[in-house]
Amino acid sequence: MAGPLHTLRSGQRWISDTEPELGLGTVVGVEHDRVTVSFIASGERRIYAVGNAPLSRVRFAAGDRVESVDGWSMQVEEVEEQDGLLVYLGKDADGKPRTLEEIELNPFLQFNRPQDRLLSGQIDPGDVFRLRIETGEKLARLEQSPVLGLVGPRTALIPHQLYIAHEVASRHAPRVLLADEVGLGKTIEAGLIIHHRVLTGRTEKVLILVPNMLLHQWLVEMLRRFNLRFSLIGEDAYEDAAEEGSPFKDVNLALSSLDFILKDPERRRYVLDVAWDMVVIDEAHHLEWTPEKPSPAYAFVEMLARRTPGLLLLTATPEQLGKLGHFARLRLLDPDRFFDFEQFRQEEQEYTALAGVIDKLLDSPRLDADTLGQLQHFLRHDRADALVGDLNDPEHAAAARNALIQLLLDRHGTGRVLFRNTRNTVHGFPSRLLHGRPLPLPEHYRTQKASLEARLWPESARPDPDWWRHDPRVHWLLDIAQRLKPSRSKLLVICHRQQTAVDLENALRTLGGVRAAVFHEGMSIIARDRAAAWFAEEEEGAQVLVCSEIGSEGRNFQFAHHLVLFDLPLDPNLLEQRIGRLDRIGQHHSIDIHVPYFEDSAQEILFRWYHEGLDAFHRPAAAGAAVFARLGDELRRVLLAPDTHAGITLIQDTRTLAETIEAKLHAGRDRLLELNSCRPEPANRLVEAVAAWDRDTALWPWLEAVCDAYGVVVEEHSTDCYILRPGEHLRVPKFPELPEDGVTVTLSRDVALAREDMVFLSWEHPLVRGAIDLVLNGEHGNASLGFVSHPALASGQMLLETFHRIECPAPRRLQLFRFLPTTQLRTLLDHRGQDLGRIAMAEFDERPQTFEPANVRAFVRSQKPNLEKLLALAETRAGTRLTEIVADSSRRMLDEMTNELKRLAALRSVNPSVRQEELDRLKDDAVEMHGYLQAARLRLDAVRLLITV
Ligand SMILES: Nc1ncnc2c1ncn2[C@@H]1O[C@H](COP(=O)(O)OP(=O)(O)OP(=O)(O)O)[C@@H](O)[C@H]1O
Repeated sequence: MAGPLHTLRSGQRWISDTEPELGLGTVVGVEHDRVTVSFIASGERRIYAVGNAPLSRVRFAAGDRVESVDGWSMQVEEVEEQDGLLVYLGKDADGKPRTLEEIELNPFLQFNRPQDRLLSGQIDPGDVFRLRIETGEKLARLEQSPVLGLVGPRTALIPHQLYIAHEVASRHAPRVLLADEVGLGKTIEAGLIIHHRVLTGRTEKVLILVPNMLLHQWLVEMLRRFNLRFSLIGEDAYEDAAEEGSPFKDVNLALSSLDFILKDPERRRYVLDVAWDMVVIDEAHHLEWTPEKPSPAYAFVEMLARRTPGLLLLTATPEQLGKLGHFARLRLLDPDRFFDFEQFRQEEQEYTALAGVIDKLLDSPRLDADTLGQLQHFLRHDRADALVGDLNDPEHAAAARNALIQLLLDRHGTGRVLFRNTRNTVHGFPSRLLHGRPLPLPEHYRTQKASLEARLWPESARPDPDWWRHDPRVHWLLDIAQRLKPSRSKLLVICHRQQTAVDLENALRTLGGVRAAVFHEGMSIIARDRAAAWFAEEEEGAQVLVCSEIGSEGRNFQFAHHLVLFDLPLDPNLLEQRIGRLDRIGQHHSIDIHVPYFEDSAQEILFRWYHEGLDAFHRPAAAGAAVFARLGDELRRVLLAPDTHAGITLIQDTRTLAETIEAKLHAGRDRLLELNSCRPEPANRLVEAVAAWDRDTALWPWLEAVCDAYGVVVEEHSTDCYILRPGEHLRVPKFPELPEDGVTVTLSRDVALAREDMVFLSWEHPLVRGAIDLVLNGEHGNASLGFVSHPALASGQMLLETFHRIECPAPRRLQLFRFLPTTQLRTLLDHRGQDLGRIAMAEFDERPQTFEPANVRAFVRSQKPNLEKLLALAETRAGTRLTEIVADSSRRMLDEMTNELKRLAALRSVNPSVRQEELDRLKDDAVEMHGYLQAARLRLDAVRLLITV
């Protein structure tokens, strides 16, 4: 590009070697050995002495693409010179011949390509160059990791969660019911899945719908654990955006509540108008359905489910509204597979036999005749004879066994769509200690004709607003609170009614000066979150939080381990929901459950029914919902007319029924769920793979080097913890995700879990990802000069080292990087063009030397023709490798897609739940990916001139 300064003319285009960021300059005057250059892009003007102006002439060559000031571009074919000014001849994008005078070149052209920078002598330090290369290598490694998307979240590595996240997130369209028992981490699983999908570009627009009182908890959980910034769309956001139309349309990650949306037909329409990639519905057991009369909430979710590829439904108590309710949710997920309730019930009858066959397939190398008969019976409509035949073929038996298990689970169980882990399979939960406290029934609560409500929640039936002054349970509660005060133990109190909660808080304060907060569905979201936060505060916080029944659903209170059930709910699912507030992952103590009840009353019977009949205080009662469905009416009858004998009989019947149902569930449904919901070996492999990334010590030195190169100041904080701050000489206007006043980070997962005020840095954190982009996409470090020695090379030689990157732009949803990851192609040539690629970068002994920029420029100019030849040769060499790599990527892509297609086609022939659309989509994806791969191109990413010493 450089040219002789004595031919300077107005209208010529030059760039400044010392200030290339000024852009393309235009000579606007040459007078008295002075040249004036105007840089239109930056609005600057410079006057130089002609003799030593640090300028390089911009001269494009055949093959270059140039852009006109009017925005059209052309490929140069010829360059002519007229009166000292260049004229480019070539063709535009439509193949039309064009002529462009250099004065018409776009002034905003950037000269940041490595070859331009090298040839104009813009040299970066060697360490910045090496950082760039290392960053490319790191990115390539990350992109190929099987746990990509699961490394960054601030979560403990819990096998069943990683298993589910990995299994679900890698599906084409994840549609599942996450139904782990209360507190086992469904929110975390949903977060992991969303994080994985968003990071890998497979999902962009996500809508989470949760009950009002969980909005804030979800918002915070998504941000602090997953760095996912959801927009809360409630009344406020709605009012702000209402004037401009839908508040949902411009946000990618939206969090709202179903109640809020259902209130207004316009809101429903706004939500349905958006093409969400994934919808998540928490506490999905509230969606009521019967074939004749779906609830408005169900009907709305059904419409949403039909038009959205991804759907996650979360509930800890899938059968809370009975079997029909459970079926209704499966039907939302996969209406083709679950279309007939009666058929579903019949299938359930066969779960025990099904689980037996699967266990045999898992355990024994050969099936006995009986089992084989049962297997064939199950598969009678499934056209799976070939697979069954393969069981006798040693070479194919293992694969056939796996395929058959998958088929049985999917086709005859709820395999593909339902995940449920229980405390039986996920170990390590603390024990629960029950402290039942019988109290004499006060006279004023004693009535013959009381309703069920009045018997279970007697304060509700009395007009006395000061009932708490005369209720022995309140004095007992005060006593517990006083006893726990010295040990600073927190106490969560749950009662059935909102008004009871309000009155209890008042009573605790008035009668005992206890620092208590209240939390119920009638409070605003802000007031509720404030109450929960005050309760969570360690030093100055409330000692007691009083919650109403549904006020506490889904909340995290595991920092407390004393629970008072001031009364009992009339549904085992609700009881489990209550205990689940404390019995959650993260609970480190055994849980003390305190239950007061009035002697010889309905309360005592209910207490004993739960305790002796279902054993529901000590562990989640697996059969609770089913027993309640069968004996609920009888229970109500006995409670209405409390009688010890009838009570004892009911409790015995309950125990017998619960034991029978549990044994059956254990052998049938639960076994199937267990088989499907977490396979220990792959789950442990995932844990190990993420742990290996955690142990990878390369992140910090790399990030420190980036900080150093870009002017971010680093201070040590403590082991594995640092403070990062924008320095005074920050090289970029804003370093990604780095706040003005800095941030404290940790590289340790354990520290991050304990210290939420610190950012957990991993290769997947937005700050690190932003830093990777910064290094790879900016020009910094893309041209360098180094002095090196190597035993095989004589001194005084010039070598050229190039790194080409393969560019293959394609829609992110295709995840093309699975087959063509970020790839750097290194070429090392000596000055005659001999290939020295066998010498690795690390083999050079680097000899840092300082040099004068002017000397470097002069040297590069003198070598320009040879360097251009070497650059062209390097590109040809890299091009040969590109052809091989693309062919290999295409082959791998086609192999994988064909296998997946075959698997789905085989499944579809026996399983209507696999939709044709899913197969068609796969085929289209394969064709599309092939097209993109064929269009892959090389781009020179970095170049280094080496001088041997
Ligand atoms: N992997 C994990 N690392 C750290 N904390 C976790 C992890 N999994 C779960 N937790 C914590 O355990 C608690 C329960 O998890 P979560 O809220 O996801 O459970 P859930 O199954 O959705 O509960 P519920 O049934 O009450 O809705 C939460 O406080 C959550 O932050």
